[in-house]
Amino acid sequence: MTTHQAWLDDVRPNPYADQLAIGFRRLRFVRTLEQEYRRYMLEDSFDLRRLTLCAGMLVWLAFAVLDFFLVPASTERWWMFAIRIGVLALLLACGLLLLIRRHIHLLVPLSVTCILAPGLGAAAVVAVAHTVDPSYPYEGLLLICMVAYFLAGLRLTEALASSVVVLIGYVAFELLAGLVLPRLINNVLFLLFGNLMGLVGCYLLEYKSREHFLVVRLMRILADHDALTGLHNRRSFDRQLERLWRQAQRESLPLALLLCDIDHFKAYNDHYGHQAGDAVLRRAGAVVADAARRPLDMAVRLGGEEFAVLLYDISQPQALQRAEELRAALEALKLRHERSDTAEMVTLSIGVASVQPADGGEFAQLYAHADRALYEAKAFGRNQVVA
Ligand SMILES: Nc1nc2c(ncn2[C@@H]2O[C@H](COP(=O)(O)OP(=O)(O)OP(=O)(O)O)[C@@H](O)[C@H]2O)c(=O)[nH]1
Repeated sequence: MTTHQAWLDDVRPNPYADQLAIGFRRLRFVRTLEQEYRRYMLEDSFDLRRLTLCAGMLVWLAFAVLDFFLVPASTERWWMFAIRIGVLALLLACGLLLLIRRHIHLLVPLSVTCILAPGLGAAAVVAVAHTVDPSYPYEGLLLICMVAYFLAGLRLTEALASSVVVLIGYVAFELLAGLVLPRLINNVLFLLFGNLMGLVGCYLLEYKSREHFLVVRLMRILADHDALTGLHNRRSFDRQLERLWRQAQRESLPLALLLCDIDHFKAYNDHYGHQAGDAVLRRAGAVVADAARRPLDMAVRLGGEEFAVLLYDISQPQALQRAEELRAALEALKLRHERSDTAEMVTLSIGVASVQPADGGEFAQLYAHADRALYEAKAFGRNQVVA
C-alpha cells in the first residue's frame, strides 16, 4: 500500500523507515514504535475527544426532550427519561475527568465509557420505547457507533469492540422487551451494514494516521541530520545551542563547544579522490559522535570537513580533556594522508570555548570564541587543541 519503497532504502536503517518498508496492514507497529504512536495519539486526539463529548451531551439532551413528543405519556416514557438522565450523569462525570488534562492516562477507558454508556443507554431506551411504539427510531444507535469509529479518537480495535458491545446490548434489550423477530432482524441488519461502513472508514483513517506519524517523524530526522555521517546538522545544532543556552542559564551550569576541522582536507580530496574523502568524513564523524556521550551532548557536522561537539554541564578542564581525547582518537585511526604538511595521517584541529551562560552574554559568543580558538589551532600548526 505504501509508495515510499523507492527512497526508503536510502535512509535505512531507521526505525520509521524500517516500519514503512515492512508495512503495517494489521494496524500495528513494532513494540517501541507502537507505544510511541499511542502516546502521540492520546495527545493528538485530546481536544477532539473533549469536543465530541460536549457535542454528544447536547445531542443526547436534545433526544431526551424529543422523547416527550415521540412517546405518549406513560410509565415507559418515564423509564426512558430516567435512563437518559443516568447516562447524562455518567457522561458529565467522564467529562469532568476529561477536562482535567492530567487524567490523560485514563483517556482510553474514559472514551470507551463515553461510547458504551450512551450506546447501551440508547439500546435500552429504544427497547423500552418499542414496547409502546414499535416504530420508535432506533437508527440513533448507528450514530453512536459512528462517533466511536470517527470522532472519539479511538483505534479501530477499541471502536469495533465498543460498537459490538452496543449491538449485542441492543439485541439483548429488544429480546427482553419482546420486539417481533422480523423487525429485530431488519434493525440488526441495518446496524450491521452501517457498522461495516464505519469499520472500513476507520481502518483507512487509522492506516493514514499511522503512515502520517511515521513519515512526519522520518522527515524530522532527515531534516535534522547529515546524510553522510548521520550526525546532527547545522539547523539542529542552532536550535539545540539556543535551547541548551537557556537551560544552562536557568540551572547555572557551564556549557562547552568544541569546533573541529580536519587538516588539509582539500589536499586529501585532491590526492585520494572525493569518494575516499567521504569515507574519511564518515570515520571522523563516528569519532566525533563518541565524544558526545551524555543525553544533552550533541555531535554535529557543521558542513564540509567541519564538526562540532556541544557539551552540557562540563568544566573547562574537562572540555579540554574531551577535545584532546577526540583529537588523539582520530590520529589513532592512522588514516594515511600523504599530502598533509602536518602528519602522515588525517588529523584534527580543535578550538574549545567554555562559558557560564548565567553570567550573561549571548550564545553567539560561545561560537565566536570557539571559532577564534580553532583559527589559532590552525595557525599554530594544526593537529592540536586550543582554548
Ligand atoms: N569528499 C568530500 N569533500 C568535501 C565535502 N564537503 C566539503 N569537502 C571538501 O573539503 C575541502 C575543504 O577544504 P578547505 O576549506 O580548503 O580546508 P583544508 O584543505 O582542510 O585546509 P585547512 O582546514 O586549513 O587545514 C574542500 O576541498 C571541499 O571540496 C564532502 O561532503 N565530501
